[in-house]
Amino acid sequence: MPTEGFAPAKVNLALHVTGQRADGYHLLDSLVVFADVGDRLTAEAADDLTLQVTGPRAEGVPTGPENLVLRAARLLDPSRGARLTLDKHLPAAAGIGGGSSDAAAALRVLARLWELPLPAAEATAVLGADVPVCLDARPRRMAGIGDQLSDVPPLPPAWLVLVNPGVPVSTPAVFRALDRKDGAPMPEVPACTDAATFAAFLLGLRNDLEPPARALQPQVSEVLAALGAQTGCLLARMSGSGATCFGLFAAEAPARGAAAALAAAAAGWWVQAARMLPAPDQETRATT
Ligand SMILES: C[C@](O)(CO)[C@H](O)COP(=O)(O)OP(=O)(O)OC[C@H]1O[C@@H](n2ccc(N)nc2=O)[C@H](O)[C@@H]1O
Ligand SMILES: Nc1ncnc2c1ncn2[C@@H]1O[C@H](COP(=O)(O)OP(=O)(O)OP(=O)(O)O)[C@@H](O)[C@H]1O
Repeated sequence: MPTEGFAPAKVNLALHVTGQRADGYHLLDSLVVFADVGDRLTAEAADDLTLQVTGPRAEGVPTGPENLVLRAARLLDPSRGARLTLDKHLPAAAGIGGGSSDAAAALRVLARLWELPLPAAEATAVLGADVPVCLDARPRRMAGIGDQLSDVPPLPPAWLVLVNPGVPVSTPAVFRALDRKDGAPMPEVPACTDAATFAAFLLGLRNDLEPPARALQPQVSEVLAALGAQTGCLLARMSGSGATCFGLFAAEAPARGAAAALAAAAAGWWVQAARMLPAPDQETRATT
């Protein structure tokens, strides 16, 4: 019986860069949520550890030991085998944590298959700064280099339209191009019951990686302008180090309308309307 897991897209609704460590890694303060679009991972019992990558976004994803799914498996247990299939739907190097979310899904799925405990979130940061937050995919405030996680008050129901212009953006290059690394942290996240109030709060925050990403990859600006022009878009911002941007919408119908309009206007863009996932205690759902 194969074990299956979902690797949802991670979205940084805001990302403030607040400092830099001696080893070069940046200190962040970020509000992270997840969307109900993502990759799927299947694991079956086997003697050797193998990985097959399938699906619409498989091209260019490494299949060797550098794939984060295999690195996660080796972190969990360096000696066990499994036959893994990664069905790739998220664009890679896109700021929505594709590889990190896959690694977290691999840890969840293989911990079940091999009947092992999940590692502590902080211990998974060796796989990537976004892996700890992806391990338990719920809205979180993320600080440190990505390893300090705290819960946020319940967020209102909302929809996201994710748009990637089809150009990869290198995370280290974006961090290197940052002018200032001493931004103020985010204010406390308030409890909001409706998307418009939540968007008004988010408008006072920022993604500090957006200006350097726009300079490196001007298509980010085109995507932001196109998203911001859609009816019902409450906020348009870049996620992570880009190039994927999101629009925040109060409901499914305007989000789907915007996604259809954007997909028709720009043939090479990856466009997805997705529900923002609530915390599991707000609504029963399966993340594994
Ligand atoms: C920008 C974010 O997506 C925000 O969620 C993440 O911080 C990046 O997470 P990630 O892709 O898992 O990052 P990693 O693979 O650990 O790091 C890629 C590179 O980004 C830079 N990096 C990453 C995280 C961080 N807090 N400071 C950094 O300076 C480093 O140059 C690092 O070599
Ligand atoms: N399972 C995987 N899926 C996608 N990319 C992977 C995977 N494993 C390793 N990689 C490598 O990791 C690099 C970064 O891809 P990823 O999708 O994690 O993007 P990212 O934009 O850095 O994510 P983040 O939002 O965490 O910054 C890719 O260029 C790819 O070579």
